[in-house]
Amino acid sequence: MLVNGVPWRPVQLAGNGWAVTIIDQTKLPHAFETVDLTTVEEAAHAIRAMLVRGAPLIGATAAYGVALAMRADPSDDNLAAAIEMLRKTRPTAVNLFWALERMRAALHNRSVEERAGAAYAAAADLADEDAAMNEAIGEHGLEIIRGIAAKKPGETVNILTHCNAGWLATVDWGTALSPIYKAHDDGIDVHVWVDETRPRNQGASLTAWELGAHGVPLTVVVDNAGGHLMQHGQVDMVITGTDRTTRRGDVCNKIGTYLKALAAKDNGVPFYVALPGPTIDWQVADGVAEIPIEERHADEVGRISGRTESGEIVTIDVLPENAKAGNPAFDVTPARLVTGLITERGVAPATEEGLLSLYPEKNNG
Ligand SMILES: CSC[C@H]1O[C@H](OP(=O)(O)O)[C@H](O)[C@@H]1O
Repeated sequence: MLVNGVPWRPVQLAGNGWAVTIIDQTKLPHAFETVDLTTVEEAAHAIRAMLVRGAPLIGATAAYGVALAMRADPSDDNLAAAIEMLRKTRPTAVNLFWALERMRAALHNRSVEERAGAAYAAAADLADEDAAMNEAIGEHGLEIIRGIAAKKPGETVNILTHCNAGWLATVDWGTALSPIYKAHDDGIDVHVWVDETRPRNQGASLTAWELGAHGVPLTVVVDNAGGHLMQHGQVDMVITGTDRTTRRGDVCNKIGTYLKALAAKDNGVPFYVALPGPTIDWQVADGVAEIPIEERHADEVGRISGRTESGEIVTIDVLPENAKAGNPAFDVTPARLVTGLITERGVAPATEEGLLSLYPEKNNG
């Protein structure tokens, strides 16, 4: 996407041709800063500390992390060590594990002399494929938004989204936001309710920033406002991303997504989830029982960062001394609450049959 007229990806090859430039998302919205990663350890830290986040972007950054490792030491032992280090960064987004397996498969039979070049090429291919898949998601999701707009001619299509599943969560376009960008660019009058998404405020800090930069009308709301808005007919559809979707259509996404899906069901609001194929975990059926939910540090709940009137970035405590805080980072929305899954291959019901109709190669009988 463009940032002040300059094309950017949240992860890209640096100008020197081997380091990896990332946008430091912990600094947004108050500062646009980039970091050049030069080692696999730095790539692992960037994922763990959420300088980069979002399932597809985590996978793409890990892929480049393997390339950095191969540039330093292309041995079998270092390939295995790099993959293991990156696997341990975050447990929920399946794209991380898919990307690392893809890099292993691309490299394990290559000679040590070829490995670094092959790793950078494989990481670049994976990144370009992600961007293309997300643009295709946008085209398929656009048709849904177009259908809603047709039922309310001359009126605004109000869409609620949770967390950040925009271009900042992927290599480009985003997943949940890709149809919104396509609809806005197509001249459809869309407005987005942006859940702030406590505790890390990916909605308030990232979604609001990227939609605003693209000129998409938006209103940031607290996480608990969504049900009220739906009750009062102010939401025409909900669209979110996902970090791992099971073969039967259960959706693991940022904490709070499940509650939005319950409110949507109760109010007859369509609830769509946008995802590229690598976000589907075909080995898992029951998301609630089987998907590991990341528990992040309690300080993310107990502290909040912001900019003072003088422009200083500060972090303050928001809990009583010694108050205990819990911080599960994701929840699972059962398929029964999902209206449809918007993928790069089309839109499917949230069922195993629906997903296999789009990905027949995954049908192992
Ligand atoms: C397109 S995946 C976006 C997905 O990732 C976010 O999690 P996090 O910011 O912790 O990496 C959130 O679940 C988004 O929906």
